Amino acid sequence: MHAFIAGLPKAELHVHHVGSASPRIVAELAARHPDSKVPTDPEALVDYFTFTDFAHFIDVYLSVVDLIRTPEDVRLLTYEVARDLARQQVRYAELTITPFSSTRRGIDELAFMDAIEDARKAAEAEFGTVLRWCFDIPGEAGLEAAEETTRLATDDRIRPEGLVSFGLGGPEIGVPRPQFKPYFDRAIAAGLRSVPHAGETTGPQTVWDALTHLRAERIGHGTSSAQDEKLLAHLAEHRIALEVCPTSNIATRAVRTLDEHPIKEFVKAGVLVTINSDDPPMFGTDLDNEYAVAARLLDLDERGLAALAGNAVDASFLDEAGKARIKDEIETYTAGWLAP
Ligand SMILES: O=C(O)c1cccc(C(=O)CC[C@H]2O[C@@H](n3cnc4c(=O)[nH]cnc43)[C@H](O)[C@@H]2O)c1
Ligand SMILES: [Zn+2]
Repeated sequence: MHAFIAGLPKAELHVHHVGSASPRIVAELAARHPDSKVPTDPEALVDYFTFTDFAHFIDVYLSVVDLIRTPEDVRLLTYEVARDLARQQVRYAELTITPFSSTRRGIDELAFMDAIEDARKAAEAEFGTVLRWCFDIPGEAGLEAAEETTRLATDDRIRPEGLVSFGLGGPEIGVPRPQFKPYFDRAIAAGLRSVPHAGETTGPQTVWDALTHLRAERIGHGTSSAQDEKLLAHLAEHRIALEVCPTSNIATRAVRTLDEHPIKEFVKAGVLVTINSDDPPMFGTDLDNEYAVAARLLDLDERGLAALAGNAVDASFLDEAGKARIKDEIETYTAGWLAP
């Protein structure tokens, strides 16, 4: 099954830019910026990336954000993330980027956009992996962060060509979703799709809030949706996909064990489930491993895995021709694999 997954063409819809920095890149950036508390030794990073809870995870995450100080750091990170995705046969990825965290740390906004766009174009030309951006508001940083993120995402002189969606990340406790409605309204009016995190560390009401107030088209995590049958039925009826990230939920202690993960309930309720890696090196995983985890939890064979890969393509913001191309590739690969 591992060999099948390794060659399966895939789409990744929920993966964070800084959270995708490989141990090698984190160590390289830490060595460039020796005043940081982040270890320069990739092996010491395994301990550093062991989290006591979600708040601890965000603290560590922000210490890695602090390593990204120049447009060249941004370009290097983005290009290397694309290389890791391409290695896993990811044909298309929507990468969540938090531009506020970089601009408030002094990176010039236009230089930041140039760096990600330059890496995006190089990745497509060299690896064949198509990257698109989701700009997310770090909710805990408040309405100032919401305003700045919305400005960067909607000003035609600044917003990058690859931007397709608008998100909301960070802690949920004490950060009610409805306050972000005006910002999501502006982003949606500017043509962006709504993909907030919700129900990762709080209950199903946060998912309802994301649907009602932020007009979410997909939900980041949505784990606690399993506690509300009506919500599951609503997600299924309206084809609102969940971006499920099983290993992340264990690493941040949002869910106790993989066997207690509600992914099975989602599938049983007819919800469109997509499999994603969130912050792969920080959680000691990658997208291939998340598919292997899903295969075990859902008892899937090759056809089941191919269907799961197809869900991510269906739920993506690719155009119809792009979707058809990757779905054909998935079908051809699977048929070839299963042929006697
Ligand atoms: O950058 C700042 O100065 C800042 C100030 C206050 C709060 C924040 C944040 O909360 C940043 C959170 C950061 O975390 C990213 N992220 C990565 N993985 C996840 C996840 O599984 N769930 C929620 N957020 C996640 C998110 O994209 C934000 O960039 C920052
Ligand atoms: Zn996330």
